Amino acid sequence: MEVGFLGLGIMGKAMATNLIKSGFKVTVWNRTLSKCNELVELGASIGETPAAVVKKCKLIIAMLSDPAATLLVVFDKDGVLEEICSGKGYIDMSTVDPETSTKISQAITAKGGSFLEAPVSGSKQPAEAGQLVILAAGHKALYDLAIPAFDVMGKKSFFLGEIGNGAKMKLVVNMIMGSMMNAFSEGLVLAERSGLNPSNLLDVLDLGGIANPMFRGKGPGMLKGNHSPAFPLKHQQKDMRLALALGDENAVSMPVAAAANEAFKKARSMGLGDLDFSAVYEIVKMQKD
Ligand SMILES: NC(=O)C1=CN([C@@H]2O[C@H](COP(=O)(O)OP(=O)(O)OC[C@H]3O[C@@H](n4cnc5c(N)ncnc54)[C@H](OP(=O)(O)O)[C@@H]3O)[C@@H](O)[C@H]2O)C=CC1
Ligand SMILES: O=CC(=O)O
Repeated sequence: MEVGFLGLGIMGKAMATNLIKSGFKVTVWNRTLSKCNELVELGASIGETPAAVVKKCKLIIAMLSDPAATLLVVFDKDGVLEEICSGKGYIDMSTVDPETSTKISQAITAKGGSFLEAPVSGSKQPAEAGQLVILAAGHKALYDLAIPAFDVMGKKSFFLGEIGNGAKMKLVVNMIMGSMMNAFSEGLVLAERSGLNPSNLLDVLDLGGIANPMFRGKGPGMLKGNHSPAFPLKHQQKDMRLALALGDENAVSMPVAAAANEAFKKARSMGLGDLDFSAVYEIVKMQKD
């Protein structure tokens, strides 16, 4: 089956590459079209617009930055909606809020197409290794059809029921992750300022009950000031904002997440949005005596 892929950022490039390497025929599109060239060298074709990709393919996957981008790619001129029709399935794997996903789902299904939201947990390295966790919801028949592609991109897929549930699950997970990153950053700074060696803290954490791949993977780089982007901080702040809105809607008080969001906002305002979300550590470190 010919698969269309819209969005070749950090995640999309890795996911589309794995599809091509596993034998899928893939047609790609990216807003900055030059980013398609690397994929073409691996065997992909280029679609000049999202509509052109949808016209050519029965299954189309999107991996875009945020709600604004996902809505533009569907509803704008030369967008997905112009060519979507019965017999075609659209899968949005971007992290967005349930409202955005619902809006897209309604528009796609009104034109006879089928829709699945399928955000992922796992960053650049899991995307490259085909080890993502896929959080799908929506049209079950489309989910079943997409399983061979999901099996290439991920290590486990969940079908979570109605549209919105995939988005909500992803936002809850990333709300926890963003809060953890802030607590971790504060711990590293507290260790150093109180006279401890923060590298020793990493070793101690890794042997105890709160050991986890994020602390293990990011800690040593953070101490060296290396925040080359795997998960851009601007996207983590977007996820905190969307998770807090979900908290508002459900009357769930989340003071820890709200404080973490403020730190990410401050980091963005200081120009750190394109660095990895671990760069929030630099904001905590900037505090003086
Ligand atoms: N990186 C990570 O670790 C993870 C990211 N995610 C989520 O996956 C999604 C993609 O993340 P990631 O690949 O890191 O992000 P990147 O910032 O690397 O890529 C974003 C993509 O969206 C495109 N885009 C942005 N704005 C627009 C627009 N207005 N119109 C059309 N296309 C647009 C970009 O195009 P262009 O190249 O032209 O800028 C690019 O293809 C996000 O929702 C993120 O939250 C989920 C799990 C992990
Ligand atoms: O959304 C980011 C991730 O690491 O998952």
